[in-house]
Amino acid sequence: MTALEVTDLRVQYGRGARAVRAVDGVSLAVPSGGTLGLVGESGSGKSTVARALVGLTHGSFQRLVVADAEFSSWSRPAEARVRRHVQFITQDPSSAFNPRSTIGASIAEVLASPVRESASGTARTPAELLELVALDTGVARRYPHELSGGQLQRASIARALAARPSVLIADEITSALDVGVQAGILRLLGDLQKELALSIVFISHNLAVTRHISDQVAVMYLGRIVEAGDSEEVLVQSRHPYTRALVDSVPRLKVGAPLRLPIQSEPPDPRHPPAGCRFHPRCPVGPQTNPERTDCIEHDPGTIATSASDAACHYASQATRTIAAQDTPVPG
Ligand SMILES: Nc1ncnc2c1ncn2[C@@H]1O[C@H](COP(=O)(O)OP(=O)(O)OP(=O)(O)O)[C@@H](O)[C@H]1O
Repeated sequence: MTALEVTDLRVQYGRGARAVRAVDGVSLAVPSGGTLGLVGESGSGKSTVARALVGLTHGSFQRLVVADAEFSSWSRPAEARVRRHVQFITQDPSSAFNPRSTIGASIAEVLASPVRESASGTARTPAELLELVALDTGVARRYPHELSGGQLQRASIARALAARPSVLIADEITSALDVGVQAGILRLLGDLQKELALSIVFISHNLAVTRHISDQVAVMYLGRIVEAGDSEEVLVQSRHPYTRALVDSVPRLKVGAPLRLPIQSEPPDPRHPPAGCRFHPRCPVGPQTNPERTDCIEHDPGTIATSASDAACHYASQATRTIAAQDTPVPG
């Protein structure tokens, strides 16, 4: 079964000279019951992909498959299918709650909604859902501002699960939390995935955490996927120089901090992506250091579908990179 798949997703912000192609032909498939990690620098388009997949941002695509139903454009049936099967959790769990409603009332609202009614399986109560995310059932009587960040994130997961989704899109869900609390949320996500057979899109700045939690990883650069494949393959035996630069930045990372590449230059203006390979002006093995590599300037290596296990680089290497244990500070 295909939990979630999209082909040629495109999202543009603004028009004319100021238009930004934030997502420029992304094709991804979430392994059923598994996790697809989405990584890349700040501004590479990860959140826009997530928001477009749930219809919060308007995008176009060639094909969208949600729980085995296929659509060729956004339509009411496509929206309904997404609302029924896909839930979105963000870095800011308070956005999932009405500050004037108790946590229990907010969860009950989802349980009573048409989305929930069409779901299969036995109904759960707010108390059962809170237990599922390891919160005391008394939390149902509390208001969002009375909970800690970690408790509120657990409550937002409980609220998302009230709809009985088959897919969870988790956008930087641990980046605002302390390391210890992060570890608990990540363990919870893993346990829930096994128990409920959830398929997960895990978006994160943290490569170590992404490697730990994901079966497959897709690396985004300027709106495109530049490398994709098995998580170990991509993050340990990276083929794309951009992925290697990301991996090399890990020791310098503070948990949750934006990625800083060990490359001098700033990312290009997304309104005017470079011709040829979009990474060539910053590439440590591209034409700056190897003038004979004119392909990088003249030919666009395109984008990679997550099903392909490949890198969009004319000189993709198989160089094995071993991330030293001390460089992968997986919380917990
Ligand atoms: N509402 C918006 N209006 C205009 N441009 C936007 C908007 N949201 C995002 N962008 C632009 O789209 C591009 C992709 O942004 P996006 O937030 O999707 O990246 P990201 O990889 O999720 O970054 P981060 O990790 O910082 O969240 C960036 O160039 C960003 O400036």
